[in-house]
Amino acid sequence: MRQVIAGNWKMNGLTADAEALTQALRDGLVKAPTGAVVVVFPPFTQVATVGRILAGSGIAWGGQDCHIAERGAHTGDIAPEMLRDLGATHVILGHSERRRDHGELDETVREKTVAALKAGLIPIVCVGESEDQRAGGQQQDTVGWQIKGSLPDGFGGADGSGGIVAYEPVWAIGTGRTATVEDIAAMHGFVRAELVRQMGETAGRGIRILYGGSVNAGNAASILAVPEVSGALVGGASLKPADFLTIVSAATGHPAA
Ligand SMILES: O=C(CO)COP(=O)(O)O
Repeated sequence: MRQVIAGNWKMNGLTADAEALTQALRDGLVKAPTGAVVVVFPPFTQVATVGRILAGSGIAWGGQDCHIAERGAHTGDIAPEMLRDLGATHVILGHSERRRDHGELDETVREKTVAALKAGLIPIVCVGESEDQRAGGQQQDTVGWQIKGSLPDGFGGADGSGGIVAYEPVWAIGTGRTATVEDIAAMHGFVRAELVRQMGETAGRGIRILYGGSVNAGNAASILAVPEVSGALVGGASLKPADFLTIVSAATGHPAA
């Protein structure tokens, strides 16, 4: 299974920034082709621009969220079909920043996931415990409930390739405090077991599990080598082309377990 390296730009990037970053990624991957699947997630305002630059490059793009409905009276929201219309193939759902800033609950995330799948997008559904939950030893319970609540039946399709889960411990996001490889191995093993339990053997084993939380050019190789890590969801470092390309190159030739 090819690892997925996903760049979540979050709320960053005016047109000139997005163009420069995208062009640098495109040029970089022409010079150093990768075996990994590379996907970038610009803010909505830049999806069309990024898509135009990346068309035909082999690099995919997506949105950072979508609405449950296909269209209608939902001021300020974006339908999954609108992302598809711009050539997007993926969408991030249930990121902890959306759970925090917009009060998104597991049930909402599940409904969004259903809508994204219906529109033909591959959802990357984010789960992860807070600092307090980890301090209380609640990381597995928390993530287990999030998986149960956020993933619809049939998530991933028959072979699991249609859906992705990202394990992002909240305390590791944007803090520079990466989880240890032991913690990552334990949590990814737990997520894998939960996916197999819920989705069955074939789909449960085929669903990719990305790690996210302060992944950078220096730690990517050791994180991507952890069993059951099928790629990375990268925030801050995805805004720096050289760093992101280094992370992509760390995934090359390392088929996930
Ligand atoms: O939230 C993240 C990706 O979705 C991770 O962000 P950082 O890589 O900036 O910690």
